[in-house]
Amino acid sequence: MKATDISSFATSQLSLLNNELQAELAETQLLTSTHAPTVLQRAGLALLNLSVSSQRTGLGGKTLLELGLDPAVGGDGELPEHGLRVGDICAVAEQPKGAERKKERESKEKQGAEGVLTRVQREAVTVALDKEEIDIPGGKLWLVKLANDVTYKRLNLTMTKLQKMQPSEHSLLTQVLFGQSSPTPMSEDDLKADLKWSDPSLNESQKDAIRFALASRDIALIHGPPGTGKTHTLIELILQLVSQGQRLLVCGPSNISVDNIVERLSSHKVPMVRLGHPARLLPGVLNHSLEVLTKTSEAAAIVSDIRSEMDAKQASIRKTRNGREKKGIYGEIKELRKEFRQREGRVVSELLRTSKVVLSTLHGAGSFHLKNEKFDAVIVDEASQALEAQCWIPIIMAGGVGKLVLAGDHLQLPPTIKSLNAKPAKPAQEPRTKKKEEKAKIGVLDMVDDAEKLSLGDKRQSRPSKNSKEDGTTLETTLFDRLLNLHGPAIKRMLTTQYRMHEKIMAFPSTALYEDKLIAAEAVKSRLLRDLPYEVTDTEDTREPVVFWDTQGGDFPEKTEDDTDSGAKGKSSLLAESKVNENEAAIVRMHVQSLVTAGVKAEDIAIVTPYNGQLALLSGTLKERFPGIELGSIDGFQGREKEAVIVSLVRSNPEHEVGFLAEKRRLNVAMTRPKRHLCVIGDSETVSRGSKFLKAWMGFLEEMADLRYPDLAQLQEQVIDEGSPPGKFVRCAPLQDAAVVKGRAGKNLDHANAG
Ligand SMILES: Nc1ncnc2c1ncn2[C@@H]1O[C@H](COP(=O)(O)OP(=O)(O)OP(=O)(O)O)[C@@H](O)[C@H]1O
Repeated sequence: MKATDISSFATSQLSLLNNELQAELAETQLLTSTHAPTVLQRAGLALLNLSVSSQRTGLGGKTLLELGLDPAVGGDGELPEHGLRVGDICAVAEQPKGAERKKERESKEKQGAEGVLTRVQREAVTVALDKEEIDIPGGKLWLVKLANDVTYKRLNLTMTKLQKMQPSEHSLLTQVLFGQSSPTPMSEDDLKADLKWSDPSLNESQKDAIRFALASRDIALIHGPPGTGKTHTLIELILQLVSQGQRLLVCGPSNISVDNIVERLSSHKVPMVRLGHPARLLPGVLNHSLEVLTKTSEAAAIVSDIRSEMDAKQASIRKTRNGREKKGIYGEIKELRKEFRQREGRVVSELLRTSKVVLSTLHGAGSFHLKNEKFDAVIVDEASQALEAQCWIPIIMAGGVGKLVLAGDHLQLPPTIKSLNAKPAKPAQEPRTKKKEEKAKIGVLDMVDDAEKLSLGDKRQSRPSKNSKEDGTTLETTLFDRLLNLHGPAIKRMLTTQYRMHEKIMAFPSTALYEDKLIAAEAVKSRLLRDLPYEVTDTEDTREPVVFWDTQGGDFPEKTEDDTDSGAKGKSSLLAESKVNENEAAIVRMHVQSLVTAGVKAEDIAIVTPYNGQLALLSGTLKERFPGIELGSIDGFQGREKEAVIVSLVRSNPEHEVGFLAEKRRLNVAMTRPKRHLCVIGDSETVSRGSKFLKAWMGFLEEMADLRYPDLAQLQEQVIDEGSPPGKFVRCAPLQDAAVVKGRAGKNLDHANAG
């Protein structure tokens, strides 16, 4: 264990965070100044042809502008696909005309208004404007995303506090977190304690992890590989801690991670409150939100009295013509507002005081509401998805916490860091975790207040950069990782039974990453697509848990986006450098078609790929042909699962370059999403040269998967649409078995193709 100097750690974090902020500012500025609005819209960063559909006053007296497509534009009124999310900072301005020069456009932008997106629906977005009174121009408007420094400001504040702390102010927990003290040894009795479980179905590894976290005096890590019930375990841990009389602050990097816990806790009648803007919360958790409780709890009556008095005064103003009288009423309202705020403050404090569990995002834990609150323990879910500085917000801001429990999986992807890359890339699909579909359906998208905000598909590429300091500190090193390195595996417990994957799908990640410890739960270990609870025909695909289409041999070459005609026109650096593999895309379509023909529902199938270029290519035809199918970047699919997942690896080149595939945590995410069927499409010759891990994976697939070699000639014959550009497959037709050459041994494709 090597102790770290706390102040210098904070100093280097501050400098890394500043690089990150500069990268964000530079990127947004570069994007908005060098690209036409139409290009920005295509990249998901702007919306054009809008007009105001309603305007009202919202929380804190802010003007809420609801913007929808201008009726003159026609169409079904649905906004085009975009990557704008609640919490984004945006500008609303008069839309520049096509031929308008940059200067004129900039002057219009200056006259526009800035605000925060508070609601995102299919047909409209709502912006809370920063200024109370603004003049919205009458013509068509556009909305463009601006750089957001709110997150950085809070991270900065937190690290500055840590930096300035005197050694005497460091709590025991802080000392342990920096290796200046060892974790307090746990009592054997505690580790074996016979507890009364509220959920009797917990498995042994889950119970063990809970006992361990309860016995810990300072830190405990719960390592939850994919599908092992990490959140499930945390719920029981929270209930146990509460029953011991402890008060908890429970956080996650995203709103969805927090809502997930609130929902599961709500049936247990624990006094709890969820901090955060109601627009960002799932409807099911609203009843626990501070905002709603302040209006509905018993104590809230004293606030509502005064609110109605204020409303009455407001109404009387409108009836009064006399200026002096008006002024008098304004004065009274001002007094009432003061009183209102004080009473509201008291209600909030009372609600917080009586809550045994307070839940918020890591960012939200910096809220002024928690300034004087004390907690016995902080629990962080999805901790390996959070920047270390984010984890310090609840630790520092929420008073001298005794114990910290982190749950996560450091073998899946860490948060994305922008300063790793100089060049901008197209935003990935909306990263959706578990409940995100639900939010999307109801139009409430997740807030972008923290790690998620940094998540931009292709960006996560490992390049040497400003992102690391000489002392080895990087932003990408999560607290979870750092603590494991600092104190070793004795501070963690791993959950080992997984409830997602067929055992054959689980086999490789278990061996290669999880010390062979994963066990597939009885209910899932042999589930196949043909056993789905609806009619699915037994075919060579629906009875196979793992299929590998090996494209080796050079007939399935990758291309850089720049070389393709798909993105050439109007294409900007937004998609540049991304890779596509058109022939591989044809196999994807063929495989989807054969699953669907067998009866598998499109909504039970997902396609993931590390490259946005490939994603764009695939989305074009598949979404239309198979409504309900999901396509996403691997990074965006973390936390999700599907019955069938097709992974398009894209890379195939004589140089054996593997780019993003070199990151084994990314591959781990990709291969652990499916429940019943994993189909990998890739060039084993290129991929296996990328790393030891990739070599082992290709070896495993060749040995254990249902190995298939695609027959290019036949594939083209079947899927090329007449008149479409050569090399582009736009129509998807089912391939007959003859086109599929199956084999296990042969590396010789000529031989295989001859079949
Ligand atoms: N002891 C258990 N018995 C039966 N099912 C369980 C058990 N623990 C977890 N599960 C189930 O496993 C699934 C995954 O659980 P949960 O969502 O808590 O996992 P997670 O580890 O947080 O997920 P992720 O892999 O996405 O991080 C859920 O459907 C849950 O009901």
